[in-house]
Amino acid sequence: MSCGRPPDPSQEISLADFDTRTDEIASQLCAAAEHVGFFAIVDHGIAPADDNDKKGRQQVYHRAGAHADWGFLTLLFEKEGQSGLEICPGREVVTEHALGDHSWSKVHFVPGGIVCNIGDLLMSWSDDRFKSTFHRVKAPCGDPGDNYGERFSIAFFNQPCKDALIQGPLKKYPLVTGEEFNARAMSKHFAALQAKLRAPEADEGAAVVAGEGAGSSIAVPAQVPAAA
Ligand SMILES: O=C(O)CCC(=O)C(=O)O
Ligand SMILES: [Fe+2]
Repeated sequence: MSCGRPPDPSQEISLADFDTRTDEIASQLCAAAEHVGFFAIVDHGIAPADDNDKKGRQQVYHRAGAHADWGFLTLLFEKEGQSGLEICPGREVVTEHALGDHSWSKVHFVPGGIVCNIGDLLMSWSDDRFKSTFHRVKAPCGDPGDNYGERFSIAFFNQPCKDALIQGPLKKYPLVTGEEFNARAMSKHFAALQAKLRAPEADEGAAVVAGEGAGSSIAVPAQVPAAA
């Protein structure tokens, strides 16, 4: 996944005065994203308190709906005391994961630790050997240990260069360029988001959400397996 000019590891982008140097900092972020990957600072506002839907079922709101990131690897930096991240282990394939058993495990803060989420790209590039991490950020709803305060996180999304050639050793999926992979992922998630917006009351179990950056869309295969 060579990106031409390597990033300068000594360069730091200070966000401290983002309010006053917005354009300058935005262009620095843009340049860094082109050479290193995409990252986001997420401020998860608190979703409405728990209540019941029209059928009387208790609603559980999420600061970020359940999804898998579509890049190679996501590095997530959290702050102590700002819990909420959960993962759903046991994923078999992108399409079937979590459609049945919704058992979510809390990801506990580890001082100095970086949460590494496998994305759909690594999953397909490894011929599904490494499963992308299905995750969500839960809003408080009265469960023990719920965080009712802020949650800030920094997510670094490692995505392929346009000219990267992507195919696993077993050739389970057709060869694609990074550009094709990114374009497909974006249109897949955009289409799924539109579908979700058209059916807002869909049960999350039936319409599993996916997407980069607190996204919400239906989980579909990152790539169609190659014909046998
Ligand atoms: O803020 C978090 O902990 C997770 C955010 C996330 O999953 C994402 O931005 O893709
Ligand atoms: Fe994510």
